Amino acid sequence: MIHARDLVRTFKSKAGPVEAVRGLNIDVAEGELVAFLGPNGAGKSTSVRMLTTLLPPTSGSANIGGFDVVSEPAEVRRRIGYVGQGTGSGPYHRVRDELVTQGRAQRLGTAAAKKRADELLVMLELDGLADRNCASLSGGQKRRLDVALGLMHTPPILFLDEPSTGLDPHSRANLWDHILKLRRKTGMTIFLTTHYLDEADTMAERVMVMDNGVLIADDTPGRLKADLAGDTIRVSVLCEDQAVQAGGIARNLPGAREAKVDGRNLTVALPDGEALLPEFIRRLHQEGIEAISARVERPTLDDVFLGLTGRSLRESAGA
Ligand SMILES: Nc1ncnc2c1ncn2[C@@H]1O[C@H](COP(=O)(O)OP(=O)(O)OP(=O)(O)O)[C@@H](O)[C@H]1O
Repeated sequence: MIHARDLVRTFKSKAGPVEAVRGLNIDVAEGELVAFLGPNGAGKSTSVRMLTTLLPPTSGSANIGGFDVVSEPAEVRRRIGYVGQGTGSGPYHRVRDELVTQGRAQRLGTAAAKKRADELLVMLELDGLADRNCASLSGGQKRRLDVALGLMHTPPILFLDEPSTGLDPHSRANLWDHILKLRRKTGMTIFLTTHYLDEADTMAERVMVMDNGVLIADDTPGRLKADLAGDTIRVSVLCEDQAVQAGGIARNLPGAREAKVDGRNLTVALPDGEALLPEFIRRLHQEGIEAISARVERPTLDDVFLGLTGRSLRESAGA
C-alpha cells in the first residue's frame, strides 16, 4: 500500500543544504498499522509530507495505493486521509457543516457528504456535538474531528502526524480506542508518527525508527526489543562472593549478553528473561547460592533506540 524507494529530500538553508531525508526505503502492506518514531528533526514529518504529496521529493520515488506521488498526486490524494499536527477545523464553523464542506471538497455530492458526516459523527462519538462551533470542542474532541475530516472520502490509507500530542492521558486513550475501532471496522492501513513510545509499542504492529534522515530499524515492537535490547534479570544474593560466583553462572546462560555485579546485586542482559529465570535460579541453587530477590525487566522501545544510537529517544524527543 505504501512503498518508498531511495526517497531523498534536501532543503536549502542559509547555513547550507539540510538533508532531511537521506534515502528512505519502506514497504507497508494493506491493513498494517505502522508507527514511525524518531527524535525531533529526524525527518519523520518530511517523509510523511512526501508520501502524502505535500512536498516533492528531491529524488527517489514513492507509490501510495498503486499511484506515484509525483506523477499521479491527485490519485494518491483520493486514496489517503492525512491528519497533520495542527487542527484542520475552522473555529467558527459548526462540526457537522465542517465535515460536509470537507466532503464536498472531496467531490462528494451534498446528500452523500451529509450521510458520510453523520456516519463519522457516530463512529467518532461526536454526534452530540454536531451543531457546536469547532472552537468550543475540547482538545480530544477536536482531534477526533480532525480524524473524521481526514476520513470523509473513505480513504483506504490514513496518515496521522502525531495524532495524540498535547492530549491528556485519558483523551489519548480515548482517541486510540476510536482509531482502533475504525480500523477493525474498515481494515484501513494506518501510518503514524508519534513521540509516545508506549503508544507505538502497544498500538503498532510494526515500528520504523528514523534517525538523522535514515531508517535505522524496521520490525515488530516485540522483535526489536528482543533483538536489539533484550530482557534484564536482576538478582540479589546473600553476599558479594556469591554475587561474583553468580555472575560467572549468568554469563553461561544461553544468549546471555552481559552480566554485571554490583555488591550483592547482579544484572544479566539476555533475550528471553522470563524463560531463563527459573533455569538461572536452578543453577544458582545447584551451587548452593540462594537468590533473595529476583525479577525480570522487559525492555522499552527507548532501550531499543539507546542500543542503536547510544542516545535516549525519550530524552531527545522530549516525550
Ligand atoms: N522547510 C525547511 N527548510 C529547511 N529545513 C527544514 C525544512 N523543513 C524541515 N527542515 C529540517 O529537516 C530536518 C527534518 O525535519 P522534520 O520536521 O522532518 O523532522 P521530524 O522528525 O518530523 O521532527 P519533529 O519530531 O520535531 O516533528 C530538520 O533538521 C528540520 O530542521
